[in-house]
Amino acid sequence: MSKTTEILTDTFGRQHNYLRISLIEKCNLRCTYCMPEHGVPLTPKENLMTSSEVVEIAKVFVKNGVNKIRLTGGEPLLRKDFSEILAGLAEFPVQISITTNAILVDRFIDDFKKYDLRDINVSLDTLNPEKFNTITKRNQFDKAFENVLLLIKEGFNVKVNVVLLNDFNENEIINFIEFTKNNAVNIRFIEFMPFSGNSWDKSKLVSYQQILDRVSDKYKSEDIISIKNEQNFTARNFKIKDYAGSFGIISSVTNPFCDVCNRIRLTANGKIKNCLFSTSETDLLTALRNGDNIEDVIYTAVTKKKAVRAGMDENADFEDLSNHHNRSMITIGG
Ligand SMILES: Nc1nc2c(ncn2[C@@H]2O[C@H](COP(=O)(O)OP(=O)(O)OP(=O)(O)O)[C@@H](O)[C@H]2O)c(=O)[nH]1
Ligand SMILES: C[S@@+](CC[C@H](N)C(=O)[O-])C[C@H]1O[C@@H](n2cnc3c(N)ncnc32)[C@H](O)[C@@H]1O
Ligand code: SF4
Ligand code: SF4
Repeated sequence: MSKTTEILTDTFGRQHNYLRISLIEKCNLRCTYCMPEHGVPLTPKENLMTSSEVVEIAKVFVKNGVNKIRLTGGEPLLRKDFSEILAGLAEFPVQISITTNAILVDRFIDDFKKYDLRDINVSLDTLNPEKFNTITKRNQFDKAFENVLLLIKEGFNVKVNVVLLNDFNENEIINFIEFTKNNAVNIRFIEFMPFSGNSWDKSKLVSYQQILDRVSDKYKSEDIISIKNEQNFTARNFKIKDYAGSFGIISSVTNPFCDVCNRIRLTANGKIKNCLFSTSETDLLTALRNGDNIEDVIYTAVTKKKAVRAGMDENADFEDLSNHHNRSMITIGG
């Protein structure tokens, strides 16, 4: 890897042009697969990135080849200075996107349009209000669902993330696909991944193959159309013939896509995570505040990236991931 390429290339030749920035550790929902039951110890405010630090750090990534930034959290729209951050990032030649639980999106439609944030991934795990209450511990289904419809109506590029859990929402797979009949959205079924405090176990996992089996039971094989993978994809996508939308499966557990990984992550307290499952982190915020050359710090972090995520070594079973020490998902941001 050499700096002269101006692209963050790791030792396996993967170029990192996609930066995921977690803006906040807090959330207005409590999804059981993400937020530990008793919450997480929150970083003191003075150790979180300020809006100008987010923009300053992003600028260095952009200079080094990042052309896509996804804002996440916690719930990114809870950040009081969200619009300020968005305005700062909009100055760069990057595609800006967001992953949100949608509860607050109606307040930000004008900002999204003003700063050309068109790609909005929304988490919605069920179409049933009671189940929504169970999984998020908040009685907010109507708000979330109305806002998904609003985003579609306003013409945003909407993907809906559905984490599937056995005996909970796996029986809604077909309902979600039927939602794509008249709505031009991409539904993504996500395999449940293990993180600190989320009580992962294999029996709750609904695998890529199980999802496809459900789809094949319902639709004729000639009506299930496979869509060519996007570059650096997370989801393998399909659509049902003549439906307005599409659906995909993110199989991070049973069939990960590390060979095409182009992602690097920044946590709200300014740590670089070079992989979703990495246990070592690089303290970029302290380096910035110390006046160090953060370009060097970023390159070193990229160089340390492993070929595949932990738990996927040649002889390991994916269950090893559940024993693997990592953060809680809420402080990583997906
Ligand atoms: N294993 C793995 N999973 C990922 C990665 N990026 C995203 N995911 C998972 O994919 C799910 C959806 O993530 P999103 O935040 O919507 O982002 P995305 O899939 O990168 O979205 P696009 O930019 O639209 O492709 C989350 O559960 C993430 O944890 C990754 O690099 N590795
Ligand atoms: C951590 S959330 C942050 C952004 C925002 N609050 C939201 O929910 O969209 C980002 C993504 O991670 C996904 N996620 C959280 N925990 C997960 C887990 N254990 N396995 C798979 N995906 C998970 C969520 O479904 C969401 O799509
Ligand atoms: S998945 Fe998103 S909405 Fe749910 S608890 Fe995690 S951060 Fe909050
Ligand atoms: S698990 Fe790590 S290396 Fe694999 S795709 Fe995700 S972030 Fe990239």
